[in-house]
Amino acid sequence: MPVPRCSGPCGGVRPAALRRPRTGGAVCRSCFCNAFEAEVLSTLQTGRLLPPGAVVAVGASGGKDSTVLAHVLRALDARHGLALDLHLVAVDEGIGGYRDAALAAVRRQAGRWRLPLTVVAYADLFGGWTMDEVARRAAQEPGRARACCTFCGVLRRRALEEGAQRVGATHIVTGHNADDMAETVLMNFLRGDSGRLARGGTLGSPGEGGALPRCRPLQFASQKEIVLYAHFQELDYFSEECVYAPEAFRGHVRDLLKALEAARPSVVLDLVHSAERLALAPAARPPPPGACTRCGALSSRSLCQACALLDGLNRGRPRLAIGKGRKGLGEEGEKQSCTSKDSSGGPSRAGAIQAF
Ligand SMILES: Nc1ncnc2c1ncn2[C@@H]1O[C@H](COP(=O)(O)OP(=O)(O)OP(=O)(O)O)[C@@H](O)[C@H]1O
Repeated sequence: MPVPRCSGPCGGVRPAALRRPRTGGAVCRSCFCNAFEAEVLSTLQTGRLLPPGAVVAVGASGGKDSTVLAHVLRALDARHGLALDLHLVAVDEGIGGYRDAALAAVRRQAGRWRLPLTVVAYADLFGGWTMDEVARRAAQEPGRARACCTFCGVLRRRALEEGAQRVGATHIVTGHNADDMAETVLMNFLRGDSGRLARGGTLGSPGEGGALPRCRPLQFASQKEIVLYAHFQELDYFSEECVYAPEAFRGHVRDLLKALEAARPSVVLDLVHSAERLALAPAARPPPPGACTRCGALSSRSLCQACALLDGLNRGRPRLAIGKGRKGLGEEGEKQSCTSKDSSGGPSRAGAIQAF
């Protein structure tokens, strides 16, 4: 079959290199990358996510999403004069055989892009607890092993905030993509978590209670397109799965979403957009949050999630922190790590590419 010409803005000067998952159009590499970047710019501008002069902490995991995010922000900053001061902030959760290799990728990126890098470690921030220690402790509690992602996600959120504050950031950005967001919407539905469901549709959080504003500029970019973009830009990233990922409920939700996507390709973006339009009925709204009595972070209980988890761990009773009755501490409240990498339907990187 002859390779079609590009149907993008180049006007067919070049042969098409792929069929865009998002639109189905046959486009060349250059038109695809330009369109991808323009869509991220539109997300930034429409949501007024990063004002000129913003000091931006990019949550850098070394994975494809945050790698693409940092690369695109650099490119947009240079091309459109966004006046962003970009910093990479990486969290070392202390996951042997996983995070060390991912951090090595982040260090290479920081060197190549000449971006300042700050690494914050759970062990330093949380009284010696590493994720491996937490997992060992959780494994002693029947049925608790799969709660690792809950612990990790809650603590990572806190650690990223700490790292960002250290570099004087005014904003935090993370690489959550449309697939991540759709999974989260579905998970919240399945758990009946209406509060999170109503909050989850926004492009980020405004930064209440002293916390920095957070946003997700790749929220409307599909995983497939992110993998394609990384491939065409020849980005160096880490694509192994977290050792604790197989335990996570999110994996089942992801499988369900893949099955739905096969029947209805627009299902991922449909879910993301439907979440944007959800609002809680006044009677269902939780009371306004106050401050954690221990660390001062915004919290709807006397102890915030991170302090409650650490409290439970330090008392040798992790069940206290994550058991039933503590609504809001469901597994992987937001999209946290512990993901199957490149679950775009095929093997990592080029394996997911629909190239001609
Ligand atoms: N260890 C970490 N240090 C800093 N930021 C992190 C870390 N882990 C996750 N993040 C941030 O949270 C986002 C979502 O992470 P998660 O691992 O859940 O998803 P992912 O789809 O695998 O993303 P990525 O491909 O960037 O690893 C990442 O894109 C990144 O911005």
